[in-house]
Amino acid sequence: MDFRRLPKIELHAHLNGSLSNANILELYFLKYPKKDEEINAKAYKVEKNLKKLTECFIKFKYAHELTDCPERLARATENVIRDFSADNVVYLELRTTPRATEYMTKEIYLKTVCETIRKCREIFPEIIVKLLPSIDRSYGVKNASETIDMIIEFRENFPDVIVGVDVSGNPIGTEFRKFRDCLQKARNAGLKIAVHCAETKGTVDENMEMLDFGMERMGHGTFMNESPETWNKLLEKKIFVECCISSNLKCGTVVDIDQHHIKKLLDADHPVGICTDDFGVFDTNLSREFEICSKTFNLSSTDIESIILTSIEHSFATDSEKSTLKTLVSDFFTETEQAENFT
Ligand SMILES: CNc1ncnc2c1ncn2[C@@H]1O[C@H](COP(=O)(O)O)[C@@H](O)[C@H]1O
Ligand SMILES: [Zn+2]
Repeated sequence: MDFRRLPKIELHAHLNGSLSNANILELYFLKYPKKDEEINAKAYKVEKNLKKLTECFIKFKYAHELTDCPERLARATENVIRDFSADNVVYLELRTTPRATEYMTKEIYLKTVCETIRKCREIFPEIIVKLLPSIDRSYGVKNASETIDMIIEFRENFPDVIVGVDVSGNPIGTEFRKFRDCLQKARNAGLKIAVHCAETKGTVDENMEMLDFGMERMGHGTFMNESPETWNKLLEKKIFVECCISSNLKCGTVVDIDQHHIKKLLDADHPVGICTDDFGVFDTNLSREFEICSKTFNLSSTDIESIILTSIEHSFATDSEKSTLKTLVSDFFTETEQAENFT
């Protein structure tokens, strides 16, 4: 199967982690037009061989330094949407953490991304893009609470763009339970919730708290099977898991691809999707993630179709968008099957 031709759904992609090297270089020269030292520019390029989850949080700082004003943030967003569209992603839920910088407030950050997403509908009509503003756990509860209030307010003006909230950031050293109240506020306001869960080992209590709180979708869920209680509760609650294979391998949270939890989840007939997380940092794209997964676990074309249709079902798209996307994907598989039968 030609995975590039496959119409794909991306439900877990962080904006600043999805800057390709070309995008990073373009932003670098926009920020430092007078500096033509290639060495400096290269230093911004993302190294491919990360070893630990904590190392990748250092990498985001490079991107953050370049997306610190509305102009470059808009350019970065447009480039990321272009890259996903070029990979034949037909529906994208982008996530990003609104941050105040020397050149903009958190409000301007969010407004810039929302407006760029709208503008891109004309430039890249083949892809539908929505936004999940993120809460970075490492920024603390006060910041999270302010961000949630801002997101709720912004959704009034951007109901076609903002569909939910993501909880991410370095999980080490922060407690999920402290964020529950503000997340509940987001939920009461009708926002969908996606939470990064069980990315590191030894967080069984927190995983249980997250499952009890509930969420529409879970990012990673790598160590959910560390305890039978959390594993069974996950299956019982049927929470869709956004699986990011290269991300987990490169962060060292999954050591061997054969052992990736997506296999166990698929065997349990649990809803999962295939996602990139940070394709710039992990040097991948969604087509490649499908190819890796399909080859490793010997997935049939029916399995792949079902993974994509499940992603559509669990996306935060409107009912009419879901139905259009499902038709597009089903037609692709019918046509591919027919073409293959004739050859
Ligand atoms: C690898 N696993 C991960 N685990 C947790 N959080 C992650 C992440 N990958 C990315 N992020 C979150 O996304 C931010 C970068 O994009 P934005 O600046 O928001 O667009 C990171 O700073 C981190 O908070
Ligand atoms: Zn993530």
